[in-house]
Amino acid sequence: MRKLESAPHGLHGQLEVPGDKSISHRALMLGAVATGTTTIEHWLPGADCLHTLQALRDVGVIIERQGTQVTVQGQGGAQHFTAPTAPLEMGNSGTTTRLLMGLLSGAPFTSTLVGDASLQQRPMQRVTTPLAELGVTIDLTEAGTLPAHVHGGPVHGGTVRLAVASAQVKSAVLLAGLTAPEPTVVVEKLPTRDHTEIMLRQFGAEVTTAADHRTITLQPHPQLTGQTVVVPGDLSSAAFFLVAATIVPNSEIRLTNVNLNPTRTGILRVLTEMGADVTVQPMTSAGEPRGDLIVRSQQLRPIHLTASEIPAVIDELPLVALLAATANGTSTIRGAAELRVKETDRIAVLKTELEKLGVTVSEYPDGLAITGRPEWQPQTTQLDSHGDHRIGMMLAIAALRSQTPLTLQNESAVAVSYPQFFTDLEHLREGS
Ligand SMILES: O=C(O)C1=C[C@@H](OP(=O)(O)O)[C@@H](O)[C@H](O)C1
Ligand SMILES: C=C(OP(=O)(O)O)C(=O)O
Repeated sequence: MRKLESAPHGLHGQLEVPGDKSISHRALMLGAVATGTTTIEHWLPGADCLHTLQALRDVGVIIERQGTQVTVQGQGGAQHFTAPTAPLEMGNSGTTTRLLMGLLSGAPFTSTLVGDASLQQRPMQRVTTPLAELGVTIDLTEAGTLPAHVHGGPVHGGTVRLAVASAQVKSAVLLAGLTAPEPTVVVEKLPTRDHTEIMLRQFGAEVTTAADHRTITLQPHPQLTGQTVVVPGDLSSAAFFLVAATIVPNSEIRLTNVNLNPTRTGILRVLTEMGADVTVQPMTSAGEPRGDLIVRSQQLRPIHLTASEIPAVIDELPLVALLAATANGTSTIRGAAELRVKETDRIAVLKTELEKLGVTVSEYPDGLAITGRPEWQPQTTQLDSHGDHRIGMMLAIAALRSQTPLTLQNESAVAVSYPQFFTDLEHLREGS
């Protein structure tokens, strides 16, 4: 259990957040199937990415890591991976699991994927159904969950229409398509984060995205060549401090070198629409856009989010709920049923934890309505991450403006995506 700090003098100073989680996973995977060496800088050493790293080592990929610098010796394709001697451990990571199902489709052996109690509850048919359309067989439990047995072998191309808006599923299909002799076409329901497409292009693949942003085509037999990947800061991690500096009075902070890929910047649009004071200073860079963010505290107005806006802010919805809890009036988040199948049922958990703070919350099957108030009246002092990293960090940010001392149970979950979160938060708290 951790005692949470308040920030009566606000947050101040400058910070570079750790590398982007989505990009860190992908750099390892593309490095593993490319020809030659890939060097990754500012890689995220979070538990999820460490599971990707270990799983790739377990199929014979040589990877060296010193802190945030990683070197991957490419195998020249999943066909050259070697069979693991034990089940591959996915830990808590949905991205590791779903992307590896795609990558391992082209390997010449069967691999078994296992995960922790949370991951074992999460739906996997969303990946196995589209991969089956490319000729891949993956066995799951009757409930459609882990453990998964991925029967690697020949993969064929084709056009796959996805039933859920998920970058993980899109990426799994594209990674499977790397060994197909025909083009692979993915049609998404809504545009989702496009880090896989950007990085495939960087490694030498021919990937085109149609004007609708939903139809992606991978040409067969790409010659992937090892690259240097400089991972930008994770906007999903920066978002905790963007929100903190907005809702804690007398704050002003600068976050440097943050990823500003437009498929991820929903939280910036939400903040702007709610009346926050955020300045974006873009940098010129090839590939993934990046820049600095400056934010000062501000009183907010409510917001109403609907389905088409959800993918670009999916992992920040716990923070949107917190912003709403401070705004003047009732906000709604709808079309976000995906929240129910993340590390926890984030809709149910947000209601439980925000109600503990004295905030009025109602639940929909696909979202929440939250009525903000300038001062909360906590009903208890004990908050709980429920083992979900993003819930734990959001609650630590909420505590910054609490008048009542609060504690957090299951705080170690933050290591999944942001091991140094509490140190970085302290840096900004002491910056005043
Ligand atoms: O592709 C990725 O790296 C991710 C995609 C998102 O999941 P879905 O694509 O399943 O929504 C997101 O929630 C997750 O944290 C990372
Ligand atoms: C949903 C998340 O990750 P994953 O699906 O990789 O477990 C997340 O980081 O919020």
